Amino acid sequence: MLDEVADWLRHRSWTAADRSLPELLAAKRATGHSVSVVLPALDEEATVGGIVSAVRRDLMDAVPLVDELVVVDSGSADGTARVAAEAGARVVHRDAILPALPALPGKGEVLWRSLLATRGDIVCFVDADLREFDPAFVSGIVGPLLTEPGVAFVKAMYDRPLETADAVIPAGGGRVTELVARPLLNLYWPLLAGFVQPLGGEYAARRSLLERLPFPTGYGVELGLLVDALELAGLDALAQVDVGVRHHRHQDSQALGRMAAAIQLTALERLSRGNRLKAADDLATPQLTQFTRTAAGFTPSTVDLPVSERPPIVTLPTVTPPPNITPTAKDV
Ligand SMILES: O=c1ccn([C@@H]2O[C@H](COP(=O)(O)OP(=O)(O)O)[C@@H](O)[C@H]2O)c(=O)[nH]1
Ligand SMILES: O=C(O)[C@@H](COP(=O)(O)O)O[C@H]1O[C@H](CO)[C@@H](O)[C@H](O)[C@H]1O
Repeated sequence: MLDEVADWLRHRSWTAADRSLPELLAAKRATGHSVSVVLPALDEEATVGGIVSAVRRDLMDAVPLVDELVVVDSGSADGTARVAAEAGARVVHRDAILPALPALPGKGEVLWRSLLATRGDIVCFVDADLREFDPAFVSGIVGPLLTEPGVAFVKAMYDRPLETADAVIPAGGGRVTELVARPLLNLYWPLLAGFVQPLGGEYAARRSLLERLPFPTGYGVELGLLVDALELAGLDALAQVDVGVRHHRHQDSQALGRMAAAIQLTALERLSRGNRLKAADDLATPQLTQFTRTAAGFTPSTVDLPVSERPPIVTLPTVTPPPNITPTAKDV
């Protein structure tokens, strides 16, 4: 792990409990910042209402932390829009935002358009497929943007159990994160190796930054925004907050394969731009930093990656075969 990342983990990695709600409300009054929460939603009628109700109840009606709660309907065929509206969200259909520009399918398209349908100085994205949603997901990641003027982009970090009808595998979730995104970031953007959940769908940022970033229209949006935020704002403007455990719907392997391909395309596009940020020159020893939850929080462990390769045998200089050893009398 780079020294810069180890230092970053010490001063830009928090827990939601580090900032109390009264402290956040005082900071919001002092800064005058407004806060928008955006849920991108495609066929999420089963879960969107619970998330909207919890944000409205705890962060709008009980205290004025959130000023605007918007569900952007990504073209749902179910009752997502009705359920979200009944729960208290303002619902905007993707096609009603910038109608002169025909919408493309994908999550990133919806997040990009949401900037044109909201007004908050701080924009907080929350997936609409979360279960057992805790409003601390929102207050936790919005917190640093209210109290740390130097921070512009905050990712949630959390445990991600893989929960299917048949079993629950602790820490089994985030499959594309662990198998695709984390290795990519460690190899090509090692300054981002400290992010526990680089693909997590819950993150908050200053509008002034988001409006200067390109949005990959599909599932590459999280990786693209993180890499480009690093490029534009620098590592010290990025942060992460531990908000506990994330329970969400899990897609099948075929769907995650398509997601992984989109994410790799997003990375390759940035690598081709020469956007390979490394704190030092090319790493002498490429490494991979992974995280496990311990009593102390998310604990990193770093391994060196094998880079050696042996040449084709045919390229070896002629090797004199070992002399046939004739067994002597004593050997038999
Ligand atoms: O074309 C899309 C794909 C996804 N989503 C939403 O983006 C969030 C994350 O998508 P998904 O749950 O499919 O990703 P996963 O969490 O499985 O990686 C969810 O609220 C989806 O409803 C969307 O609005 N439009
Ligand atoms: O992190 C991941 O590996 C994927 C898949 O998670 P699971 O293996 O289904 O828990 O989920 C995330 O990735 C998407 C692409 O960035 C985000 O849009 C989702 O919000 C996030 O859940």
